[in-house]
Amino acid sequence: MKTTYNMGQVCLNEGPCMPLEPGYRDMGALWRAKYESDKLEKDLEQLFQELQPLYLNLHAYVRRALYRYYGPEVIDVKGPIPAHLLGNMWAQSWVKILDLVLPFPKKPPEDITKIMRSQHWNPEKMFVEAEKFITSLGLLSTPPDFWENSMMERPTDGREVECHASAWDFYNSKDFRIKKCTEVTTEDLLSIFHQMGHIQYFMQYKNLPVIFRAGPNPAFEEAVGSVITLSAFSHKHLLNRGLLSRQHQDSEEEVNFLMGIALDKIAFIPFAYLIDLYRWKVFDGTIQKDNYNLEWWNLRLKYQGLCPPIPRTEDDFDPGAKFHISASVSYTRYFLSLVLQFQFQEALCKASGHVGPLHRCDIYNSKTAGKLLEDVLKQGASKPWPEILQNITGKTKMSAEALKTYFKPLMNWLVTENVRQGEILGWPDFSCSFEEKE
Ligand SMILES: O=C(CCC(O)(O)[C@H](Cc1ccccc1)NC(=O)c1ccccc1)N[C@@H](Cc1ccccc1)C(=O)O
Ligand SMILES: [Zn+2]
Repeated sequence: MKTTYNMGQVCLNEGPCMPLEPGYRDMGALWRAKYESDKLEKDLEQLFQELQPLYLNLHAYVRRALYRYYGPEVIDVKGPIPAHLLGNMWAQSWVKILDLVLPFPKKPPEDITKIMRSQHWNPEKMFVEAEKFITSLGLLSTPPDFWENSMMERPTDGREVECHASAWDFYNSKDFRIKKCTEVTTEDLLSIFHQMGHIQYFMQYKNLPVIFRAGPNPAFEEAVGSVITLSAFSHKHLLNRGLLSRQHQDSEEEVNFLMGIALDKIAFIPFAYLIDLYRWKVFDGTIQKDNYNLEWWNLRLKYQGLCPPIPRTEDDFDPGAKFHISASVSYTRYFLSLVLQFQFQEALCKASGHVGPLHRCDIYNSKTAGKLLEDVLKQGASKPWPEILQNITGKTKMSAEALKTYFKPLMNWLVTENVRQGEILGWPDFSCSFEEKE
């Protein structure tokens, strides 16, 4: 009966027969449909190719630094990097090894986590700080219920909770919540800004028909909080908020600063790209069950230039160790958010009257920038995303130009440094053979 139901079709005198339930070919097709583009995969590939030079130069530079620290028996300067040396469970952000790869080690950046702790910050203060930034733009503040109903710390009553941070809209135009097991760290302050971006979107579109209470595509939802962190973590803003004490940055300190941001944002590019490349192939059957783990590490090698820490077999299922894969949350949204957040930042900085390098921009207190952002958020999913993108940036196309502009000073330094070291970009020694290195 189910098969009969699922295969049911209506055939008229002309035109193709129509299925009763206009089913998508597979889950990948359903996920991609949210971007309303018949050339999404081509556009993603093109953006990835455009960003490759940034990643390859960062990868080569970090590999050299790890070689200096761990030696030739661990690191092959023409090969992939062992994933467990990059300071993150998924090697998706390398910011934890900034001290190891700092371009100018004599000018280490101040440790914001240490400063937060010395100033006795607690999770609530971190949420208040994010709220202050957002309301300084003339955007909405959260209702009392938000502070009542959110879970801002891991419960101490023994309840086992899902600690991966998330923001929730209860679609009653007044109940909005964040669930996060907050620790007093820089990483968690960044994450709180990201979550508060989701909450601001919920509040801005709360009077729209429910069907429109979303971003025009999932990447817009992810970009809002992230664009705010670009200003909130600028040297200018951290100084203004008393989280840094050194007045200015000389050009070497500026390269160190940009390296810190690059270890988060540029390292993330191939990771964010490959997650759904992998899953689309699983959904459409290109990747079969008995190769799930092998194909995962093939993509991790091909796109991120990483090796697993130890040999892997099909008894392991490493993709499942990433929240979004076990929770079936699509990931293309984060790859596109990476491009969008810099396009948004460029537009908001221009609106705020910022002059000078993009990485020095802080839109804090700019009501003009806030208005530009508000006009986007208020529209929710009520218009096709190219139209909404045009409202804020003047263009209807996603472009990696703004991201490249932001990192230009670092790229100049990296290319010079890699040429000086005679680095090979990429990993022509592509084997992850473990015996050789022992
Ligand atoms: O997963 C997140 C943050 C969580 C979230 O805010 O994106 C969350 C993910 C989630 C959790 C449970 C169910 C569905 C999605 N998304 C939201 O809370 C959310 C999503 C859509 C609308 C409103 C809120 N970030 C990604 C990527 C990322 C983003 C930013 C910085 C670093 C890394 C990661 O950690 O790998
Ligand atoms: Zn998010």
